[in-house]
Amino acid sequence: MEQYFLAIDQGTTSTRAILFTVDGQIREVAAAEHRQYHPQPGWVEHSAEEIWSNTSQVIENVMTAAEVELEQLLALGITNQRESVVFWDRETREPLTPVIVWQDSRTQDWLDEHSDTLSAEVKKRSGLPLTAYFSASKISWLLRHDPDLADRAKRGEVCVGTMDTWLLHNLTGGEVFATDVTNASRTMLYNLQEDQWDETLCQLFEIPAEILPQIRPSAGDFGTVTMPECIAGVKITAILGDQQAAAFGQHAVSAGQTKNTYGTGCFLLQNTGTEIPSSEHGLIPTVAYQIGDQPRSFALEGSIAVAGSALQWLRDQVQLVPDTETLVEVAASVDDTGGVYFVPAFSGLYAPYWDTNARGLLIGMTGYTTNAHILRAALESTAYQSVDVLTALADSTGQDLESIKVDGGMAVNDQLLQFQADLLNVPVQRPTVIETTARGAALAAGLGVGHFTDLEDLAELWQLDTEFSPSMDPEERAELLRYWHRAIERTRNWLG
Ligand SMILES: Nc1ncnc2c1ncn2[C@@H]1O[C@H](COP(=O)(O)OP(=O)(O)O)[C@@H](O)[C@H]1O
Ligand SMILES: O=P(O)(O)OC[C@H](O)CO
Repeated sequence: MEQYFLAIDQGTTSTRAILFTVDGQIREVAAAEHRQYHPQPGWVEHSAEEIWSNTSQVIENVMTAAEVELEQLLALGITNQRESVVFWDRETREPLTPVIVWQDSRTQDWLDEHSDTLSAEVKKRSGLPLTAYFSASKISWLLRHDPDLADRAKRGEVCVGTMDTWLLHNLTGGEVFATDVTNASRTMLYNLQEDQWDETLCQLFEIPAEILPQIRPSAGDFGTVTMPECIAGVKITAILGDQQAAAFGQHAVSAGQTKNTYGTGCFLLQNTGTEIPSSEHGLIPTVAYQIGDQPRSFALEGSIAVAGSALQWLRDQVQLVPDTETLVEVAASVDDTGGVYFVPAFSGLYAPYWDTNARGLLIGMTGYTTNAHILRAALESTAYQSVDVLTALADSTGQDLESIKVDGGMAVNDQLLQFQADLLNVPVQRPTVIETTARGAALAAGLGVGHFTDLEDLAELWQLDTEFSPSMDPEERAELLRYWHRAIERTRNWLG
């Protein structure tokens, strides 16, 4: 009887349930997209109800399609878009607010006004720069804008959490209200040294600590599923934020190993071992994973807000092309961008610039420019942004990279990965399974349930699909990057 792990990957645009064989190969996938709400400029919301109902649905769909019996399922792992938060009723589990999504920048002005009191404390305690990206100011905003919610929060009648916690509480029928260390480390309320919610930060953001979930290791006991019924009784044995899960799925689990995930945004993580890292170059210290009661493993992260979403924007809002397939074809029809640069600073610039006042820019057009040049520039912008993050990484660690493992929805694009290798002058390795986020959650669940004994068991499961070797002339590389940085400079502090 074949055995499986089930992973739920609750992402920014969709929710997937993926059934993995115990050697980390995909057996069956079911996915459902959820709506993106933009009620005001800079605001991004999801419906928690829709996310939970999609989650139940994709679980049912994957189980039906695979014709797998319940006893074949060894464990369930959850991975999720990080930082996005929602409030719900502790008893009924009815959502009380929309999900405020990580990309939402509505709280930036408030943070800027309070930066004198907040900035140093936040950096010292959570390791994070003061930006609207992380959860704390979003939770605080929801409480400040709803007095009834704030009163109920003081009485401990409500719960707040990231998507892992929302799903876990529902999957366990209200039994388990918990998150894991990786998700906690993205809230800006977690003390990185002390490995617990930070009282001072909770006070500064006026968030009662009682409404926050319990923090647990990433692989371990998260209770048992009660619904959906088709998987009732299955143990939940892993939770990881999606970028940490991708690093785990890429087996980037010991110091120096690095992955870059190209999805809606783009997120580079380098494992730094069991010491808390720091960066003077705009990268974020974050928890990479924790297996049971073993010491936590850390990473430096370079977060890029807009990657694949720039392509979606050109497709859906600018309507340059009808679908992604055409977009990829048209972008590949030209050999270069004809001097066009596209900086998709739609939510400001994240790492390594952390400039909330930057805005998007398209520059270098002439009468020769076609839609193909613009599409190609949008595709290449992800590679340029990744170079900036990797430069910051090398500056932070004093070490050059030998190679980088890549994954995510955009990593199917050979043109992008070749350009990335050329710009970085480092080999880019794509594994056979690029759904590494879900894979990481599945394999961590395998550790949590005791199917694997340690990380060594997982090393041999990673398989190379294609290695892209750098082949660009150094002078050409330098010239391309020089113009990219001139474009970046022109976006900086646009609103300031
Ligand atoms: N062939 C392709 N080339 C480049 N980008 C692509 C391609 N196919 C999909 N994408 C981009 O990949 C992104 C989706 O990646 P995915 O990892 O599924 O996203 P997420 O998990 O962040 O929701 C979309 O933004 C889409 O524009
Ligand atoms: O859902 P993704 O893949 O876009 O990832 C979102 C990140 O977790 C945000 O920090």
